[in-house]
Amino acid sequence: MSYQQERYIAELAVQRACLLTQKVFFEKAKGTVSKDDKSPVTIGDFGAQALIISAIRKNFPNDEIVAEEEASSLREDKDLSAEIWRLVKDIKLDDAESDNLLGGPLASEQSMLDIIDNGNSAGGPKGRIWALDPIDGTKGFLRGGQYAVCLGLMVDGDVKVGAIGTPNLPVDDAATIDASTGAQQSETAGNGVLFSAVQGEGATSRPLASGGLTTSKSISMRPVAKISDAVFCEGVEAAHSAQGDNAAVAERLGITAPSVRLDSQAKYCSIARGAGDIYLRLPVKKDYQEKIWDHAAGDLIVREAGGQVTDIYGNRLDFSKGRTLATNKGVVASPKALQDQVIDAVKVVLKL
Ligand SMILES: Nc1ncnc2c1ncn2[C@@H]1O[C@H](COP(=O)(O)O)[C@@H](O)[C@H]1OP(=O)(O)O
Ligand SMILES: [Mg+2]
Repeated sequence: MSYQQERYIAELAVQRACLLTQKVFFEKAKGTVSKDDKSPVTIGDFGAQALIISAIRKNFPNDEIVAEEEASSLREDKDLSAEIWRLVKDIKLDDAESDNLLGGPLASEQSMLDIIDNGNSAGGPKGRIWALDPIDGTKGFLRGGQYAVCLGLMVDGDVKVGAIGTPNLPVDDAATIDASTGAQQSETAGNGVLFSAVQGEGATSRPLASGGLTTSKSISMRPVAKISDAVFCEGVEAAHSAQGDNAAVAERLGITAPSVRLDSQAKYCSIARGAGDIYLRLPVKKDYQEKIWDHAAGDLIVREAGGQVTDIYGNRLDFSKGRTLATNKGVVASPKALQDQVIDAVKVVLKL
C-alpha cells in the first residue's frame, strides 16, 4: 500500500504547526524574554501538538499517537492555557482547501486540552501509530537557530511516512550551512523547508511556505568519494551527544573539517539533502533511552535519501519497543556505502 495520503496530511499538518511556532517565536521569544524563560517553548509545544493531533484525528480517527506532551500541567495553569488557545484558534493555512482537509479550527479551549492528551499511546509493535515531536530542538528554537516539527507514521513498528518542518533551514537544498554560525533567522527570505518521505518512494523537500506536493523536489545524500572528505553533523548541546567521542570518530576516519552543529532533527534533514554527510549522536549517559518522536521521521527521510541509520552497534533503530528506542544506544547515520566504516570507527573509539 502507498501512503501518499498520509504523507499529504502529515505535510500540511506540520506546515500549519510551523506557522504557529513561528508566530510564537516572533511574538514571545525574539528579544522580549530572557533566555531562562521557557514559556515560548511551552506555548509552541502544546499549540503545535494540538494542531497536529487534531489533523490526525480528523483524517485517521482510529490511529494511535505517541506525542511528547500531555496536558495535565496545562489544565492547572489557566492563564497559560488561555494564552495557547488565543494563538491556536487563529492559525490556518493560506489555502482554504488545504486547511479544510485538516478539519479547520479546533472547537474550544477545552477540546484543545482533550486533543493534546490524545498523544498518550504506549506505542508498540502493532497497528498504525504516529510519533510526534511538536518542537524538537527547543534550545535552538529559543536561540532563533534550528528546530523542527516532526511527525512519523509507523505501521506494525516500521516507519512508513515521515514529515519534518524546519522553519530556519535555507530553502535551497544546495545551501551550505556555516559551521560557526549554524542558525539562520526565519525572517530572512529563503528560509523554511518541509522534508518528507514515504517508505520505498524516496525523500523530498519543498519550501515550507508553498502548498501541496506539486512543488516537492526529490533529495538525496551527497556522494562521498573519500570518507576523509565527509562533513559530519552533531548536536549543539554537549549533554545530548558526546562531542569528544564524535570528534574522535571523525579523526579516525581522517575527517579534518570541523563539525556542523545543529539542534533537532534538522541534522537528519541536512545530511539527507547533502548539506553534510554523517550524523553522529554518541551517548553521553549510558542509561538514556532515545524517544521515538526524536527519530522516527528523520530515520526514514535519511534512509529514503540513500542513507543508513543505526545505533552505535550498527543495529537499525527499532521503533516497535514503545515510546522509547529501548533496545538502541546512540545514533549513527551516513550514506549507505560508508556506514560500515563509520560503525567500525565508532566501535574502536567507544571500545565496544
Ligand atoms: N541525555 C540525552 N541524550 C540524548 N538526547 C537527549 C538527552 N537528553 C535530552 N535529549 C533529547 O535530545 C533532543 C534534542 O536533540 P539535539 O541535541 O540533537 O537537538 C531533545 O528531544 C531531548 O529530549 P527532551 O526534549 O526530552 O529533553
Ligand atoms: Mg525532541
